[in-house]
Amino acid sequence: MAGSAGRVVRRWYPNVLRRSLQVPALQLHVSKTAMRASQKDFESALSQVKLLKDPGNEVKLKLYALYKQATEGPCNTPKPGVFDLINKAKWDAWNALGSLPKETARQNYVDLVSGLSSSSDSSSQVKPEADRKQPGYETLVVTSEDSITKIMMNRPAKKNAMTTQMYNEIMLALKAASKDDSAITVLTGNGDYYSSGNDLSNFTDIPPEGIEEKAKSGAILLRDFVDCFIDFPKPLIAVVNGPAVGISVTILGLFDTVYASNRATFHTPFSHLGQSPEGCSSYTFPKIMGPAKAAEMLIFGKKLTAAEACAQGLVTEVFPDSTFQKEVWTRLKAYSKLPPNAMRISKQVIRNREKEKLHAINAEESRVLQERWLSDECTNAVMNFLTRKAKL
Ligand SMILES: CCCCCC/C=C/C(=O)SCCNC(=O)CCNC(=O)[C@H](O)C(C)(C)COP(=O)(O)OP(=O)(O)OC[C@H]1O[C@@H](n2cnc3c(N)ncnc32)[C@H](O)[C@@H]1OP(=O)(O)O
Repeated sequence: MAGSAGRVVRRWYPNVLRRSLQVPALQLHVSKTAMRASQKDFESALSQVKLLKDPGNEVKLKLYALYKQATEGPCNTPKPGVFDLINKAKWDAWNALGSLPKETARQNYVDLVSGLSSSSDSSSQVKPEADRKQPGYETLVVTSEDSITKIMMNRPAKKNAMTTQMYNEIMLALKAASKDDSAITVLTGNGDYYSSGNDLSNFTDIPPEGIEEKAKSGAILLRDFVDCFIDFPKPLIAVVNGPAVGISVTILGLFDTVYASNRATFHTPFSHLGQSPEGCSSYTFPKIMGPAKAAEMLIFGKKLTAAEACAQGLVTEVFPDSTFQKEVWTRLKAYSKLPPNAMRISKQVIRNREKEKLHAINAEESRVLQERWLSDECTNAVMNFLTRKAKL
Protein backbone atom coordinates (compact mmCIF):
# COMPACT_ATOMS: atom_id res chain seq x y z
CA MET A 1 0.00 0.00 0.00
CA ALA A 2 2.98 2.29 -0.17
CA GLY A 3 2.28 5.43 -2.17
CA SER A 4 3.44 6.24 -5.67
CA ALA A 5 2.79 9.22 -7.87
CA GLY A 6 0.87 7.09 -10.34
CA ARG A 7 -1.47 5.83 -7.69
CA VAL A 8 -2.28 9.29 -6.37
CA VAL A 9 -3.01 10.50 -9.86
CA ARG A 10 -5.47 7.67 -10.29
CA ARG A 11 -7.25 8.88 -7.16
CA TRP A 12 -7.16 12.41 -8.47
CA TYR A 13 -8.78 11.74 -11.81
CA PRO A 14 -11.28 8.94 -12.25
CA ASN A 15 -10.49 7.38 -15.63
CA VAL A 16 -13.52 8.66 -17.48
CA LEU A 17 -13.02 12.24 -16.38
CA ARG A 18 -9.28 12.02 -16.99
CA ARG A 19 -9.79 10.84 -20.54
CA SER A 20 -12.37 13.45 -21.35
CA LEU A 21 -10.64 16.39 -19.66
CA GLN A 22 -7.20 15.44 -21.00
CA VAL A 23 -5.82 16.79 -17.78
CA PRO A 24 -2.69 18.81 -18.50
CA ALA A 25 -0.66 17.30 -15.71
CA LEU A 26 -0.94 13.94 -17.36
CA GLN A 27 0.26 15.03 -20.76
CA LEU A 28 3.62 13.52 -21.36
CA HIS A 29 5.41 16.41 -22.95
CA VAL A 30 5.70 20.09 -22.16
CA SER A 31 5.32 22.29 -25.19
CA LYS A 32 8.47 24.18 -26.23
CA THR A 33 6.71 27.55 -25.79
CA ALA A 34 6.40 26.87 -22.07
CA MET A 35 10.10 26.19 -21.72
CA ARG A 36 11.40 29.68 -21.21
CA ALA A 37 11.49 32.02 -18.18
CA SER A 38 9.71 29.89 -15.56
CA GLN A 39 10.34 26.56 -17.27
CA LYS A 40 11.69 24.91 -14.12
CA ASP A 41 8.86 26.14 -11.88
CA PHE A 42 6.30 25.18 -14.47
CA GLU A 43 7.73 21.68 -14.91
CA SER A 44 7.92 21.21 -11.19
CA ALA A 45 4.28 22.37 -10.85
CA LEU A 46 3.31 19.82 -13.52
CA SER A 47 4.94 17.09 -11.46
CA GLN A 48 3.59 18.37 -8.18
CA VAL A 49 0.02 18.44 -9.41
CA LYS A 50 0.11 14.66 -9.82
CA LEU A 51 0.71 14.22 -6.11
CA LEU A 52 -2.19 16.31 -4.88
CA LYS A 53 -5.51 15.09 -3.63
CA ASP A 54 -8.43 15.62 -6.01
CA PRO A 55 -9.07 19.41 -5.87
CA GLY A 56 -12.50 19.17 -7.52
CA ASN A 57 -13.69 19.81 -11.04
CA GLU A 58 -13.69 23.62 -10.84
CA VAL A 59 -10.00 23.77 -9.97
CA LYS A 60 -9.17 21.07 -12.51
CA LEU A 61 -10.81 23.21 -15.19
CA LYS A 62 -8.76 26.22 -14.11
CA LEU A 63 -5.58 24.15 -14.29
CA TYR A 64 -6.58 22.88 -17.71
CA ALA A 65 -7.28 26.37 -19.03
CA LEU A 66 -4.02 27.82 -17.68
CA TYR A 67 -2.03 24.93 -19.08
CA LYS A 68 -3.56 25.35 -22.54
CA GLN A 69 -3.01 29.10 -22.42
CA ALA A 70 0.58 28.69 -21.22
CA THR A 71 1.47 26.15 -23.87
CA GLU A 72 -0.76 27.05 -26.86
CA GLY A 73 -1.83 30.64 -26.29
CA PRO A 74 -5.40 31.97 -26.57
CA CYS A 75 -8.20 29.57 -27.39
CA ASN A 76 -8.94 29.54 -31.10
CA THR A 77 -10.54 26.13 -31.56
CA PRO A 78 -14.22 25.81 -32.54
CA LYS A 79 -16.69 25.83 -29.64
CA PRO A 80 -17.94 22.29 -28.87
CA GLY A 81 -21.65 21.56 -29.27
CA VAL A 82 -24.06 22.25 -26.43
CA PHE A 83 -24.44 18.54 -25.60
CA ASP A 84 -20.68 17.93 -25.44
CA LEU A 85 -20.75 19.07 -21.83
CA ILE A 86 -17.24 18.28 -20.69
CA ASN A 87 -15.45 19.63 -23.76
CA LYS A 88 -17.65 22.70 -23.66
CA ALA A 89 -16.72 23.33 -20.00
CA LYS A 90 -13.04 22.99 -20.90
CA TRP A 91 -13.41 25.26 -23.90
CA ASP A 92 -15.29 27.87 -21.82
CA ALA A 93 -12.58 27.84 -19.14
CA TRP A 94 -9.79 28.26 -21.69
CA ASN A 95 -11.66 30.85 -23.76
CA ALA A 96 -12.37 32.88 -20.59
CA LEU A 97 -8.63 33.58 -20.31
CA GLY A 98 -8.89 35.76 -23.47
CA SER A 99 -5.52 37.09 -24.55
CA LEU A 100 -3.70 36.43 -21.26
CA PRO A 101 0.01 36.18 -22.15
CA LYS A 102 1.57 32.73 -22.05
CA GLU A 103 4.10 33.77 -19.40
CA THR A 104 1.35 35.06 -17.10
CA ALA A 105 -0.68 31.88 -17.59
CA ARG A 106 2.38 29.81 -16.75
CA GLN A 107 2.99 31.87 -13.62
CA ASN A 108 -0.69 31.58 -12.60
CA TYR A 109 -0.52 27.83 -13.07
CA VAL A 110 2.55 27.64 -10.82
CA ASP A 111 0.86 29.85 -8.18
CA LEU A 112 -2.34 27.82 -8.25
CA VAL A 113 -0.50 24.52 -7.78
CA SER A 114 1.62 25.97 -5.00
CA GLY A 115 -1.56 27.18 -3.20
CA LEU A 116 -3.14 23.75 -3.58
CA SER A 117 -0.02 22.04 -2.24
CA SER A 118 0.19 24.15 0.89
CA SER A 119 -3.54 23.82 1.65
CA SER A 120 -3.42 20.04 1.30
CA ASP A 121 -2.30 18.50 4.58
CA SER A 122 -1.16 15.29 2.93
CA SER A 123 0.60 17.35 0.19
CA SER A 124 2.77 15.04 -1.82
CA GLN A 125 3.06 12.14 0.57
CA VAL A 126 0.68 9.28 1.13
CA LYS A 127 0.54 8.59 4.85
CA PRO A 128 2.17 5.38 5.94
CA GLU A 129 -0.27 2.63 6.92
CA ALA A 130 0.46 3.10 10.64
CA ASP A 131 -0.84 6.69 10.42
CA ARG A 132 -3.96 5.76 8.51
CA LYS A 133 -4.83 2.99 10.94
CA GLN A 134 -8.12 3.61 12.70
CA PRO A 135 -7.72 3.62 16.50
CA GLY A 136 -9.68 1.52 18.97
CA TYR A 137 -9.07 -1.99 17.62
CA GLU A 138 -6.79 -4.52 19.31
CA THR A 139 -7.34 -7.61 17.21
CA LEU A 140 -7.74 -5.86 13.85
CA VAL A 141 -6.00 -3.30 11.70
CA VAL A 142 -8.65 -1.15 10.03
CA THR A 143 -7.63 1.33 7.35
CA SER A 144 -9.51 3.43 4.82
CA GLU A 145 -7.90 4.55 1.60
CA ASP A 146 -8.81 4.90 -2.07
CA SER A 147 -12.51 4.49 -1.12
CA ILE A 148 -11.74 1.07 0.31
CA THR A 149 -12.11 0.17 3.98
CA LYS A 150 -9.81 -2.74 4.77
CA ILE A 151 -10.48 -4.81 7.88
CA MET A 152 -7.47 -7.00 8.56
CA MET A 153 -7.57 -9.73 11.22
CA ASN A 154 -4.37 -9.24 13.15
CA ARG A 155 -3.43 -12.18 15.36
CA PRO A 156 -0.87 -13.75 13.02
CA ALA A 157 0.86 -15.73 15.79
CA LYS A 158 -2.47 -17.48 16.46
CA LYS A 159 -3.29 -17.87 12.76
CA ASN A 160 -5.91 -15.12 13.18
CA ALA A 161 -8.10 -17.33 15.35
CA MET A 162 -11.25 -15.39 16.20
CA THR A 163 -11.65 -14.52 19.88
CA THR A 164 -14.80 -13.04 21.40
CA GLN A 165 -13.04 -9.68 21.22
CA MET A 166 -12.30 -10.16 17.51
CA TYR A 167 -15.94 -11.02 16.74
CA ASN A 168 -17.02 -7.86 18.54
CA GLU A 169 -14.42 -5.71 16.82
CA ILE A 170 -15.31 -7.06 13.35
CA MET A 171 -18.96 -6.17 14.04
CA LEU A 172 -17.92 -2.65 15.09
CA ALA A 173 -15.69 -2.24 12.05
CA LEU A 174 -18.44 -3.44 9.68
CA LYS A 175 -20.95 -1.06 11.22
CA ALA A 176 -18.50 1.82 10.87
CA ALA A 177 -17.64 0.82 7.28
CA SER A 178 -21.34 0.68 6.36
CA LYS A 179 -21.56 4.39 7.25
CA ASP A 180 -18.16 5.72 6.14
CA ASP A 181 -17.49 7.20 2.71
CA SER A 182 -15.79 4.10 1.33
CA ALA A 183 -17.29 2.40 -1.71
CA ILE A 184 -16.23 -1.16 -0.90
CA THR A 185 -15.12 -3.10 2.17
CA VAL A 186 -12.50 -5.83 2.38
CA LEU A 187 -11.86 -8.51 5.01
CA THR A 188 -8.42 -10.10 5.00
CA GLY A 189 -5.84 -11.63 7.33
CA ASN A 190 -2.35 -10.64 8.44
CA GLY A 191 0.40 -13.25 8.16
CA ASP A 192 0.36 -16.70 6.58
CA TYR A 193 -3.25 -17.57 7.47
CA TYR A 194 -6.50 -15.90 6.51
CA SER A 195 -8.02 -17.29 9.72
CA SER A 196 -8.05 -20.56 11.65
CA GLY A 197 -11.68 -19.89 12.59
CA ASN A 198 -13.15 -19.79 16.05
CA ASP A 199 -10.49 -19.51 18.76
CA LEU A 200 -11.05 -22.75 20.59
CA SER A 201 -10.03 -21.20 23.88
CA ASN A 202 -13.29 -19.21 23.68
CA PHE A 203 -14.80 -22.37 25.16
CA THR A 204 -12.63 -22.31 28.27
CA ASP A 205 -13.81 -19.03 29.70
CA ILE A 206 -16.82 -20.42 31.63
CA PRO A 207 -18.82 -17.84 33.66
CA PRO A 208 -20.01 -18.53 37.25
CA GLU A 209 -23.53 -19.20 35.86
CA GLY A 210 -22.15 -22.31 34.17
CA ILE A 211 -21.59 -23.88 30.79
CA GLU A 212 -25.20 -23.52 29.63
CA GLU A 213 -24.96 -19.78 30.05
CA LYS A 214 -21.68 -19.80 28.09
CA ALA A 215 -23.33 -21.69 25.23
CA LYS A 216 -26.27 -19.28 25.28
CA SER A 217 -24.11 -16.16 25.12
CA GLY A 218 -21.95 -17.81 22.41
CA ALA A 219 -25.04 -18.44 20.29
CA ILE A 220 -26.17 -14.82 20.68
CA LEU A 221 -22.71 -13.57 19.69
CA LEU A 222 -22.62 -15.92 16.68
CA ARG A 223 -26.06 -14.82 15.55
CA ASP A 224 -25.25 -11.11 15.88
CA PHE A 225 -21.93 -11.59 14.10
CA VAL A 226 -23.41 -13.38 11.10
CA ASP A 227 -26.33 -10.91 10.96
CA CYS A 228 -23.80 -8.11 10.35
CA PHE A 229 -22.61 -9.89 7.20
CA ILE A 230 -26.16 -10.58 6.01
CA ASP A 231 -27.08 -6.92 6.41
CA PHE A 232 -23.87 -5.31 5.18
CA PRO A 233 -25.03 -2.79 2.55
CA LYS A 234 -21.91 -2.23 0.42
CA PRO A 235 -19.91 -4.61 -1.76
CA LEU A 236 -17.99 -6.90 0.60
CA ILE A 237 -14.85 -8.62 -0.63
CA ALA A 238 -12.80 -11.35 1.03
CA VAL A 239 -9.09 -11.26 0.22
CA VAL A 240 -8.16 -14.78 1.33
CA ASN A 241 -4.39 -14.56 1.75
CA GLY A 242 -3.88 -18.09 3.12
CA PRO A 243 -5.64 -21.09 4.67
CA ALA A 244 -9.13 -20.49 6.01
CA VAL A 245 -10.89 -22.65 8.58
CA GLY A 246 -14.35 -22.93 10.14
CA ILE A 247 -16.41 -19.78 10.44
CA SER A 248 -13.96 -17.80 8.31
CA VAL A 249 -14.94 -20.13 5.45
CA THR A 250 -18.68 -20.42 6.07
CA ILE A 251 -19.32 -16.67 6.02
CA LEU A 252 -17.70 -16.45 2.56
CA GLY A 253 -21.11 -17.39 1.15
CA LEU A 254 -22.32 -13.98 2.36
CA PHE A 255 -19.57 -12.03 0.57
CA ASP A 256 -20.03 -10.52 -2.87
CA THR A 257 -16.59 -11.47 -4.15
CA VAL A 258 -13.89 -13.83 -2.86
CA TYR A 259 -10.31 -13.54 -4.13
CA ALA A 260 -7.88 -16.23 -3.00
CA SER A 261 -4.16 -16.83 -3.10
CA ASN A 262 -3.26 -20.21 -4.53
CA ARG A 263 -1.85 -20.96 -1.05
CA ALA A 264 -5.33 -20.72 0.46
CA THR A 265 -7.31 -23.78 1.51
CA PHE A 266 -10.91 -23.98 2.67
CA HIS A 267 -11.74 -26.30 5.54
CA THR A 268 -14.84 -26.71 7.71
CA PRO A 269 -14.07 -29.60 10.11
CA PHE A 270 -17.34 -29.32 12.03
CA SER A 271 -17.94 -33.04 12.56
CA HIS A 272 -14.35 -33.49 13.76
CA LEU A 273 -15.10 -30.86 16.39
CA GLY A 274 -18.51 -32.26 17.33
CA GLN A 275 -20.08 -29.12 15.88
CA SER A 276 -22.42 -28.18 13.03
CA PRO A 277 -22.40 -25.60 10.19
CA GLU A 278 -22.90 -21.89 10.78
CA GLY A 279 -22.55 -18.62 8.88
CA CYS A 280 -25.64 -19.61 6.82
CA SER A 281 -23.46 -22.20 5.08
CA SER A 282 -26.18 -24.85 5.50
CA TYR A 283 -28.08 -22.78 2.92
CA THR A 284 -25.44 -20.89 0.92
CA PHE A 285 -23.05 -23.80 0.28
CA PRO A 286 -25.60 -26.21 -1.26
CA LYS A 287 -26.88 -23.27 -3.29
CA ILE A 288 -23.40 -22.30 -4.50
CA MET A 289 -21.86 -25.74 -5.12
CA GLY A 290 -24.77 -28.17 -5.07
CA PRO A 291 -25.81 -30.38 -2.13
CA ALA A 292 -23.31 -33.20 -2.74
CA LYS A 293 -20.20 -31.02 -2.77
CA ALA A 294 -21.54 -28.99 0.16
CA ALA A 295 -22.06 -32.20 2.16
CA GLU A 296 -18.47 -33.28 1.56
CA MET A 297 -17.27 -30.02 3.04
CA LEU A 298 -19.81 -29.43 5.80
CA ILE A 299 -20.43 -33.01 6.98
CA PHE A 300 -17.17 -34.80 6.15
CA GLY A 301 -14.81 -31.83 6.53
CA LYS A 302 -13.19 -32.19 3.09
CA LYS A 303 -10.52 -29.53 2.71
CA LEU A 304 -10.62 -27.73 -0.67
CA THR A 305 -7.70 -26.18 -2.47
CA ALA A 306 -8.20 -22.66 -3.79
CA ALA A 307 -8.59 -24.04 -7.32
CA GLU A 308 -11.26 -26.51 -6.16
CA ALA A 309 -13.10 -23.81 -4.21
CA CYS A 310 -13.05 -21.66 -7.34
CA ALA A 311 -14.32 -24.49 -9.53
CA GLN A 312 -17.18 -24.97 -7.07
CA GLY A 313 -18.12 -21.30 -7.07
CA LEU A 314 -17.14 -20.40 -3.51
CA VAL A 315 -14.13 -18.40 -4.75
CA THR A 316 -14.36 -15.81 -7.51
CA GLU A 317 -10.77 -15.99 -8.73
CA VAL A 318 -7.43 -17.48 -7.65
CA PHE A 319 -4.10 -15.64 -8.04
CA PRO A 320 -0.52 -16.89 -7.70
CA ASP A 321 0.67 -16.13 -4.19
CA SER A 322 3.70 -14.21 -5.51
CA THR A 323 1.51 -11.58 -7.21
CA PHE A 324 -1.65 -11.98 -5.11
CA GLN A 325 -1.57 -8.68 -3.18
CA LYS A 326 -0.52 -6.59 -6.17
CA GLU A 327 -3.08 -8.02 -8.57
CA VAL A 328 -5.96 -8.00 -6.11
CA TRP A 329 -5.42 -4.46 -4.84
CA THR A 330 -5.01 -3.09 -8.35
CA ARG A 331 -8.33 -4.69 -9.24
CA LEU A 332 -10.04 -3.44 -6.08
CA LYS A 333 -8.78 0.11 -6.54
CA ALA A 334 -10.32 0.15 -10.00
CA TYR A 335 -13.63 -1.22 -8.67
CA SER A 336 -13.68 1.31 -5.85
CA LYS A 337 -13.87 4.12 -8.42
CA LEU A 338 -17.23 2.92 -9.72
CA PRO A 339 -20.26 4.96 -8.62
CA PRO A 340 -20.83 3.86 -4.99
CA ASN A 341 -24.60 4.29 -4.97
CA ALA A 342 -25.01 2.17 -8.08
CA MET A 343 -22.89 -0.57 -6.51
CA ARG A 344 -24.89 -0.47 -3.27
CA ILE A 345 -28.19 -0.58 -5.07
CA SER A 346 -27.04 -3.44 -7.31
CA LYS A 347 -26.05 -5.39 -4.20
CA GLN A 348 -29.48 -4.74 -2.69
CA VAL A 349 -31.21 -5.95 -5.84
CA ILE A 350 -29.09 -9.11 -5.83
CA ARG A 351 -29.27 -9.88 -2.10
CA ASN A 352 -32.35 -8.32 -0.51
CA ARG A 353 -34.89 -10.95 -1.43
CA GLU A 354 -32.85 -13.53 0.48
CA LYS A 355 -32.24 -11.48 3.61
CA GLU A 356 -35.23 -12.63 5.63
CA LYS A 357 -34.48 -16.23 4.82
CA LEU A 358 -30.81 -15.84 5.75
CA HIS A 359 -31.70 -14.31 9.12
CA ALA A 360 -33.99 -17.27 9.87
CA ILE A 361 -31.29 -19.74 8.84
CA ASN A 362 -28.71 -17.95 10.98
CA ALA A 363 -31.04 -18.12 13.99
CA GLU A 364 -31.62 -21.84 13.46
CA GLU A 365 -27.91 -22.68 12.96
CA SER A 366 -27.02 -20.73 16.12
CA ARG A 367 -29.71 -22.56 18.11
CA VAL A 368 -28.43 -25.96 16.96
CA LEU A 369 -24.82 -25.02 17.73
CA GLN A 370 -25.77 -23.87 21.22
CA GLU A 371 -26.82 -27.47 21.89
CA ARG A 372 -23.78 -28.96 20.15
CA TRP A 373 -21.40 -26.94 22.33
CA LEU A 374 -22.81 -28.79 25.36
CA SER A 375 -22.19 -32.23 23.81
CA ASP A 376 -19.41 -34.62 24.86
CA GLU A 377 -18.26 -34.81 21.24
CA CYS A 378 -17.58 -31.10 21.16
CA THR A 379 -16.08 -30.87 24.65
CA ASN A 380 -13.65 -33.71 23.93
CA ALA A 381 -12.57 -32.30 20.56
CA VAL A 382 -11.87 -28.86 22.03
CA MET A 383 -10.01 -30.35 25.02
CA ASN A 384 -7.91 -32.46 22.65
CA PHE A 385 -6.86 -29.39 20.72
CA LEU A 386 -6.17 -27.28 23.77
CA THR A 387 -4.10 -30.04 25.39
CA ARG A 388 -2.31 -30.41 22.05
CA LYS A 389 -3.56 -33.90 21.43
CA ALA A 390 -5.20 -33.01 18.14
CA LYS A 391 -4.89 -30.65 15.25
CA LEU A 392 -6.92 -30.50 12.10
C1 LIG B 1 -19.08 -16.93 19.27
C2 LIG B 1 -18.62 -18.24 18.90
C3 LIG B 1 -18.86 -18.52 17.48
C4 LIG B 1 -18.36 -19.86 17.14
C5 LIG B 1 -18.76 -20.23 15.81
C6 LIG B 1 -18.38 -21.63 15.46
C7 LIG B 1 -17.11 -21.65 14.78
C8 LIG B 1 -16.58 -22.76 14.37
C9 LIG B 1 -15.23 -22.85 13.81
O1 LIG B 1 -14.59 -21.91 13.40
S1 LIG B 1 -14.61 -24.40 13.81
C10 LIG B 1 -12.91 -24.24 13.43
C11 LIG B 1 -12.09 -24.04 14.67
N1 LIG B 1 -10.69 -24.04 14.31
C12 LIG B 1 -9.89 -25.10 14.43
O2 LIG B 1 -10.30 -26.17 14.82
C13 LIG B 1 -8.44 -24.89 14.06
C14 LIG B 1 -7.53 -25.32 15.18
N2 LIG B 1 -6.13 -25.07 14.81
C15 LIG B 1 -5.37 -25.99 14.16
O3 LIG B 1 -5.79 -27.10 13.89
C16 LIG B 1 -3.97 -25.59 13.84
O4 LIG B 1 -3.58 -24.57 14.75
C17 LIG B 1 -3.82 -25.06 12.40
C18 LIG B 1 -3.99 -26.22 11.42
C19 LIG B 1 -4.83 -23.97 12.09
C20 LIG B 1 -2.40 -24.48 12.21
O5 LIG B 1 -1.44 -25.46 12.54
P1 LIG B 1 0.10 -25.04 12.62
O6 LIG B 1 0.52 -24.39 11.36
O7 LIG B 1 0.85 -26.25 13.05
O8 LIG B 1 0.16 -23.92 13.72
P2 LIG B 1 -0.09 -24.06 15.28
O9 LIG B 1 -1.08 -25.11 15.58
O10 LIG B 1 1.23 -24.18 15.99
O11 LIG B 1 -0.78 -22.66 15.63
C21 LIG B 1 -0.02 -21.52 16.02
C22 LIG B 1 -0.64 -20.98 17.30
O12 LIG B 1 -1.99 -20.59 17.01
C23 LIG B 1 -2.89 -21.27 17.89
N3 LIG B 1 -4.15 -21.50 17.17
C24 LIG B 1 -4.30 -21.76 15.88
N4 LIG B 1 -5.60 -21.92 15.60
C25 LIG B 1 -6.27 -21.76 16.73
C26 LIG B 1 -7.65 -21.81 17.07
N5 LIG B 1 -8.60 -22.00 16.16
N6 LIG B 1 -7.99 -21.59 18.34
C27 LIG B 1 -7.07 -21.34 19.27
N7 LIG B 1 -5.73 -21.28 19.03
C28 LIG B 1 -5.35 -21.49 17.76
C29 LIG B 1 -2.16 -22.53 18.25
O13 LIG B 1 -2.67 -23.06 19.41
C30 LIG B 1 -0.74 -22.04 18.38
O14 LIG B 1 -0.66 -21.37 19.60
P3 LIG B 1 0.66 -21.48 20.51
O15 LIG B 1 1.77 -20.95 19.67
O16 LIG B 1 0.83 -22.96 20.81
O17 LIG B 1 0.36 -20.68 21.72
